[in-house]
Amino acid sequence: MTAALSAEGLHTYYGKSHILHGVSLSVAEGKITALLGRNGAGKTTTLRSLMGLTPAREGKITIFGEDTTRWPTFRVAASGVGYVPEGRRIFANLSVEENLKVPLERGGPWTIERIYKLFPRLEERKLNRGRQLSGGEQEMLSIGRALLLNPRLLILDEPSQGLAPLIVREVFRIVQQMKAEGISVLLVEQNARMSLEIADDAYVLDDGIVVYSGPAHELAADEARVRALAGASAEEWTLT
Ligand SMILES: Nc1ncnc2c1ncn2[C@@H]1O[C@H](COP(=O)(O)OP(=O)(O)OP(=O)(O)O)[C@@H](O)[C@H]1O
Repeated sequence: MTAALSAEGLHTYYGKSHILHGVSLSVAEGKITALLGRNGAGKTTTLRSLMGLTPAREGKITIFGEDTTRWPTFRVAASGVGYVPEGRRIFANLSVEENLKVPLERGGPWTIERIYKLFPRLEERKLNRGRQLSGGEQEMLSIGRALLLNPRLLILDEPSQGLAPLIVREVFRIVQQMKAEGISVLLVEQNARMSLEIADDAYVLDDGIVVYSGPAHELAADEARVRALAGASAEEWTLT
């Protein structure tokens, strides 16, 4: 099967702190890949390395067959990678509609009208400023903005963080819809149970090392293993 993305042996540092110790992973085209792990395991750092925000010092990154290892972030994004960072990073002082006008359109099926169809709530709030939105609305805006790049690969960093359970379901439904649209997805999550339900493949990181890679359903069937590998709490399988 073709890989949308593959990373081999990434070593990433913040100054002298060695955070990723040879991380390898692959996102199959048209599939959802979950990247799990407890707080501080290195998930965000992995995504930042893939996007060229914190470039890896060693290793190789291939996205849709191109070696992007040394590419600056804008070039990675322009090649069709939509990145929704942790904490959403929308423009607080711009309206919803202005936020959606920020990305450079790459051309393709996603337009602002289509984003409003997908998230009717955003259309209702289109004149409101970013800071007036709820967490769920901000997440939708952040996903909508990434979709306007017409990505072939969507990278989401903890989209469910801080959201009410009902809204979390909605966000996961949207992620599944992205897959149905043919978009490959790399999903970093604290919510192990729900992400394993919708993912095809899964990785677990611990201390900058991949400690599980395999089918998501295999891991989902073994709650004790998820807890052992990723520190998920018994109740919600929320990683701690
Ligand atoms: N800017 C930074 N400078 C120095 N160390 C950092 C920086 N950002 C993260 N770290 C450290 O790198 C390690 C990995 O952090 P990272 O954010 O990648 O983990 P994570 O798995 O995404 O966790 P979380 O769920 O908390 O976001 C942690 O030990 C963290 O303290």
